[in-house]
Amino acid sequence: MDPFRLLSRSSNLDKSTSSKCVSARYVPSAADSGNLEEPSRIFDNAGDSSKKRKRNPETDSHGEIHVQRPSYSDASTNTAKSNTEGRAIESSKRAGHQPGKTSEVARNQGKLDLDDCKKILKQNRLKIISLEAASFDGEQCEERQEVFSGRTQASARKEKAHVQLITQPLQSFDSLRTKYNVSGRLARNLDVQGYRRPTEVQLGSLPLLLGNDKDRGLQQNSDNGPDDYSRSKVDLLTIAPTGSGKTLAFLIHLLHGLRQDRRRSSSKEPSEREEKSVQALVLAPTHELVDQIVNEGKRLAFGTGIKISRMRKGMNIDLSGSNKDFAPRDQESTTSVINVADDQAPKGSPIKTDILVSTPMMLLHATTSSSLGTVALLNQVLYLVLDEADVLLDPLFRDQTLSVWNSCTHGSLQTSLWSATIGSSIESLARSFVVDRRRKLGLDVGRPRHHVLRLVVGLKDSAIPNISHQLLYAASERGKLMALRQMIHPTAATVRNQRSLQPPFLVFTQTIARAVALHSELLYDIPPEAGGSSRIAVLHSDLSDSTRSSIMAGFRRGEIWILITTDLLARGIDFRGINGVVNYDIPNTSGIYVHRVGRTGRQGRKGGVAVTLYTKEDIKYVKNVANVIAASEKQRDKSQGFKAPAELQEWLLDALPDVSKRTKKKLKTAGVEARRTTRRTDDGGKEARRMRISTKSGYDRRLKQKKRDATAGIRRRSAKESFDEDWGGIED
Ligand SMILES: Nc1ncnc2c1ncn2[C@@H]1O[C@H](COP(=O)(O)OP(=O)(O)OP(=O)(O)O)[C@@H](O)[C@H]1O
Repeated sequence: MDPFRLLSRSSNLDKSTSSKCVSARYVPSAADSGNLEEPSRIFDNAGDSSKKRKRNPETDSHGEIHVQRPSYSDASTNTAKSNTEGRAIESSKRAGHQPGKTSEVARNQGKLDLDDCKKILKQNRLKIISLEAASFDGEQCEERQEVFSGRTQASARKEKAHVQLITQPLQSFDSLRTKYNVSGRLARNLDVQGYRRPTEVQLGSLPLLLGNDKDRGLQQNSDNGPDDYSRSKVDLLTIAPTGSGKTLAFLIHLLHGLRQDRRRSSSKEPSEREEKSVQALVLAPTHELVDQIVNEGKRLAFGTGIKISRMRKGMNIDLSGSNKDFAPRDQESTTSVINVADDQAPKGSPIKTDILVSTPMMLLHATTSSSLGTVALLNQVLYLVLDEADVLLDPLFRDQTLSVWNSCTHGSLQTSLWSATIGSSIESLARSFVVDRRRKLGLDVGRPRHHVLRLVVGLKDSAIPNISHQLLYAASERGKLMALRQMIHPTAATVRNQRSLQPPFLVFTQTIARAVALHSELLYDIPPEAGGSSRIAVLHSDLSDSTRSSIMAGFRRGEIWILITTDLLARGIDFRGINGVVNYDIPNTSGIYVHRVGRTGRQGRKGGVAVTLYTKEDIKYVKNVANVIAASEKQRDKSQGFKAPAELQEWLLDALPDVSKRTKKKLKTAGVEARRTTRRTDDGGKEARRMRISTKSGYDRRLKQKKRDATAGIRRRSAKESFDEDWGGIED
C-alpha cells in the first residue's frame, strides 16, 4: 500500500469550511479598514471564491481573454456601430497602431497592439470617446447651443456618431515610471500606501491624462513630439462608480504634471525661473471631502517637494509660491516632511502651496476679498479638477464653480471632471464651457486641435453591483422609526431575513432638522454596556468645522457606530469599513441614491447593505430608486454569469407608479413635501415646521402634554398657597 495515501487518509479536508475561509476574506468589517488589499474589480467576481479573478493581461495576453463579439440584431444599429468601430480602428491606425503586426515590437516597448488594447478596455468595461469640443466654431456653435438647451434630432445623431477611442491601458503602476516617466518618489509612495494594481478608472484615465495623443488613440498632432507633455493636454470627463479610486487617479496626474513643469523650469537659468503660486486647483463640494483629498494627497506627495493644502476660513493665497527651493532630483527631496503648517497657520496668514483644495465658495470668498482679485490669484493655474463635477455644476454651486473656472485664464489649463454620475445636461454644459472659454481667450487660433474626452467605466450613473439593496415599506413615520430601532437592536440579526445590517453604518435624512430630531430620539437606544449615547452621533453643515472634524474622526476610528447625517456625507467620503447605509428618508434623485449607497461596498468589497425605508407619502417617488436597484441587480447577474435571487421583487417595479418629469424636478429641488422644514400657510407665506420624529402617536403626545400641564398647575397653585401662608399678609 502506498504509505503516502495511508498517511493522508485521515486528513479529509472539509470542503465547506475551506470555501468559507476563502470567502470570508471579502466580507468587509471595520477591522479591515486599515488594510489595503488588492483592489477588487468592480465588475468581476472578485468576491466569489469559486471563480478565478480575471487574468492579468500583461502576463497572459494571448487566447485567455475571451471577448464576445457584439451581435447586433437591428440592422441600422449594426451599421452605426460598425461605422463607429471602423472609424475607431481608422483613428487608431492613424495614431500609429497596426493591428496584429506590431505585437512583438510594441510589447517590447511596453505597448500593446490594437486588439489587446481593445480586449483590455472591454474586459474592464471602459469606453472612451472624444467629444470633439474644439471642432465647434462659427455655425457649429449654434448646433452646440441646441445640444445644451435640449437634444434635437441633429444633436442626438451627433452624439451617436462619436468615435470610440482605443487607448493604451495602464496595466501596472510600474508602467507609470517606465512609460510616463513618473518620478521614483511618487512611484515609491504608491507602493508604500499599498497600491499594487491600478483600478479600472486608473487603468483608463491615467494614459489619457499622462500620455500623448498616440497613447490616447487620437490622431497625433503633427507638431507634438512624443515627450511634449504640455502641448498634448486634453480635458477629461470621467464617470466611474463610487469607490473606484478616482481620487488617486487625479492626484497622480496633478503630482506628475507639476513635477514635469518643475523639471522644465529647473533646467532654466536661476534668473529666468518664475516663482509661481497655486498651479493646481481641486474643487470639491464639502469640507469633509476637501479634507479627505488633502490627506490622501499629502501621503502621495510625501517627499516630492509638491505642497498640497486646503483652503480654510480667513486664509489668503500667497502669490510668491512655494516652488522657489524646489529640488528636482528624487534623492534631494526625500528629506521633506509632510507639511501641515498651513493647517495650523493663523487666520489671515497667506498660504503658499502648489495644489490648493477648496470648496468653490470658500475659494471665491478668499480671492474676491483680496485686493488682487480672483483672476490675478488664479491665472497661473495649470490644472483644474472638479471632483463630484455634477454637483459642482448643479444650479446650487454652478455660478461659483464657473466663476472660478473662468478666472483660471492660463492658456495651458487642463480641466478634468470626475463623478459617479454625470447627466447629459451637465456634460453638455461642461463641454460648451470649454469651447466658449477657449474661444474667448483665443486659444485655438493656430494651435493643434484641443480634445475633450469622456471616459465611462461600467454602466453610466448606476449603483455598484456588489451591495445588497433593500426597499422596505414602513407605512408611516412611526413605522420607519420602529424599523430603524429593530436594525439597531442587537437581537436584530437580519433585515427582512436577508443580510444583516451591523454597525458601523450611516443613516441619511432629508433635512438637518430631521437628522437632529432622529438623533435625539435614538440617543439612548444603545445600552450603556455597549457605550451608550457616545456610539451614535449626528453630523450636518450647521455644526462648527471642529465638531464636524471630530465626529468624522470618531466614526473613522470606530468609536461612533451609527452616524446620522444629511446628503453632506453622500458624496465622495471614503469610510473603508462601513457595513451599510440606511436611507431613512428616500433620496431626492436617483443620482443621490447612487452616491449614498456608494459609501459602502467600496473598492469592490462585498457585504454592504443599503436599506431604503419608505412611507405612503413616498410611493409616488420610489420608482426612481427601484429602477437603480433593478439595473444594479442586472449588472451583478451579468458579471456573475448567472441570475441570483432578486432582492427587488419584479411585481414591485410594475406596481409602482411612474415618476413624471415634473415630480422628479420638484423632488430634486425641495424633497418630499411632508418632510420639508417650512410649510406654506393659508395666506401664501411660509412658516417653520416643528420637526418631530417619534414612535408616540399624536393622541399619546397630547395626553402626556395635558398631564404635564396639570402637574405644573398643581405645583404652581400649591407654591402660591404656601407663600401666602408663610407671609400671612400685612397685619394692621
Ligand atoms: N489602485 C488601488 N488599489 C487599492 N486601493 C485603491 C486603489 N485606488 C484607490 N484605492 C482605494 O479605494 C478607495 C476608494 O477610492 P476613492 O475615494 O478615490 O473612490 P472614488 O471613486 O472617488 O469614490 P466616490 O465616487 O465615492 O467619490 C480608497 O480607500 C482608496 O484608497
